[in-house]
Amino acid sequence: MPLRLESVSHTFRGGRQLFRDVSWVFEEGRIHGVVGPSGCGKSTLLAIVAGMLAPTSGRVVRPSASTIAWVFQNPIGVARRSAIDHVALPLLARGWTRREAEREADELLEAFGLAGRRRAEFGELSGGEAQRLMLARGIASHPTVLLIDEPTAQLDRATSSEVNGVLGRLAGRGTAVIVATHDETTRRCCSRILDLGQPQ
Ligand SMILES: Nc1ncnc2c1ncn2[C@@H]1O[C@H](COP(=O)(O)OP(=O)(O)OP(=O)(O)O)[C@@H](O)[C@H]1O
Repeated sequence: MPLRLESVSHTFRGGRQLFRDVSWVFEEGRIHGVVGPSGCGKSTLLAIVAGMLAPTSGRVVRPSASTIAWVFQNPIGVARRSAIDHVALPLLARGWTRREAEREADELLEAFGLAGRRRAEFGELSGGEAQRLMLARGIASHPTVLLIDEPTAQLDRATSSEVNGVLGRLAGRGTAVIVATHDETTRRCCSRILDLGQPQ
């Protein structure tokens, strides 16, 4: 059973209503774009999906034992650890052996165009490489839901297109991927669009 929103509305204390009666099923294996003008509540909706914020009304129905991973606007890693370590670590934490974790991590590095950067330290990666590494790491632990907040917001056009070029590789892996974005190219990578700027 996928995670779903039932008539979710949110208003911060003293603020205007951000969105009203949003109902949505985040099917697994698909990429869901959350779009709308700046300030419409995209990041707020991600926080509600993650369970970090309770909506003012409505409810979030989560599959039992669901796990959530989050990729932030700014890639965050350990400067002196290698790219492969960043992807293998969530798998080691789940009890995989190093050999299994590195095999899976190598496949993901390949899928995200980073095979040649396997041994590079995080601090040596370009902005686009670092963000692609975050996507590979986000999906590595096979979360129920992967939240991605504005993955290209901090990147220039060329680097954004590197990231947009691999976003589609997150689909079909059994995870519901949810991307908040105002980047038109990112939007086109999504299979379903939840537009918070439109009445629900
Ligand atoms: N914790 C909070 N308390 C009060 N107001 C908040 C809080 N978090 C966000 N807001 C306000 O809610 C509105 C929506 O913020 P949010 O970051 O969800 O929008 P967004 O659509 O993601 O914006 P952007 O596209 O610019 O990132 C903004 O006006 C913001 O200032």
